[in-house]
Amino acid sequence: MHLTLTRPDDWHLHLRDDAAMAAVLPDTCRQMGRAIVMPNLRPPVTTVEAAAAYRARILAARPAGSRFEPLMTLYLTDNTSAEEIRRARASGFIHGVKLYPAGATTNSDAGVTAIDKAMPALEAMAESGLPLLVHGEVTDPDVDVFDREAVFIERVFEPLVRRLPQLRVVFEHITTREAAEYVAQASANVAATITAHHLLMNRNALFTGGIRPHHYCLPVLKREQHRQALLKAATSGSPRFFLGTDSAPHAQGAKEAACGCAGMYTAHAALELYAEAFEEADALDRLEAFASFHGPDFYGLPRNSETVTLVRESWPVPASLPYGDTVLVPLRAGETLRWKLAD
Ligand SMILES: NC(=O)N[C@@H](CC(=O)O)C(=O)O
Ligand SMILES: [Zn+2]
Ligand SMILES: [Zn+2]
Repeated sequence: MHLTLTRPDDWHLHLRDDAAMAAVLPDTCRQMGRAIVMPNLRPPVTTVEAAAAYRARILAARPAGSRFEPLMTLYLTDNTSAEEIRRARASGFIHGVKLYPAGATTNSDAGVTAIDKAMPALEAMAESGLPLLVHGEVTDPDVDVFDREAVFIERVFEPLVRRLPQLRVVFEHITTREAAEYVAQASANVAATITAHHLLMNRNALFTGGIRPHHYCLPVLKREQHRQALLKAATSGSPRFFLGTDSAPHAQGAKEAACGCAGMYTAHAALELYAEAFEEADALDRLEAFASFHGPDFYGLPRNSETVTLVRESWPVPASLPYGDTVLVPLRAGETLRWKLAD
């Protein structure tokens, strides 16, 4: 049994930099035509100039013969100017601007402290059509960690969309029924990415037989009812939902620690993991639109013309993968996957 589909793109990806990037980039190049590359480096990618340099490093690190295209993003800060946004739009290689509420996730310290401070940039984005990509969690420590996404919708997302209705917004890596339902009924300027891991796991996976640091990411895994709502959204056929792995590599030691980093590595088997989720929902026929059509349509880019083929063939995921001068532990390490991308 096999499944051929238009080559997908990854609309939310962390590639890191230098040797770490060189280690993980081939996994994405094998699967994806393009990827929206997250700007949360140290220091963050806050200018068109820095994004151009980062893009050049990615292009130089591609395996020989790869035509993978990185779609760059800017990291929004309290000080991002309207002028920088206009330069980004004119660059042709920057496709979005990322809003990290300050302190919400990995390398978000330079993020936005109050939406009002980012208004000049946001207004310029609404005018120019450059999408805003949102890590949608409040950082208020009084809000329960499992509620931070749902509260973000009320406190930040809805007010922003009401204030700037022309702004194109992607609610990244949604994890709750509230977010799925909100996006499904929102205006056509609003879309969402959904990761494979949030389609495959609920929060029990954080504690199976002991604490599982490799299942910790942000937004954190939620209850089963939320996973079911995400599966429903992803397989609904709605153009508002598309593939974004949020593959977020961290060294093994940084995750297996007293204070472990947030992020799961899924780029080694991205499409295989999504296929598993869509198969569970008996919706393999909906995978192509989610993985390969809705993203480029929202971003105003052409769909890919090549195809890829998935075969129903088991293969073992290595216990670890090289990561610069260290290793990382990929999702499903040491286990068997039932779908395999054909070479
Ligand atoms: N998803 C994560 O848990 N981590 C991401 C940051 C992010 O996307 O929030 C990372 O950069 O490691
Ligand atoms: Zn995030
Ligand atoms: Zn991310």
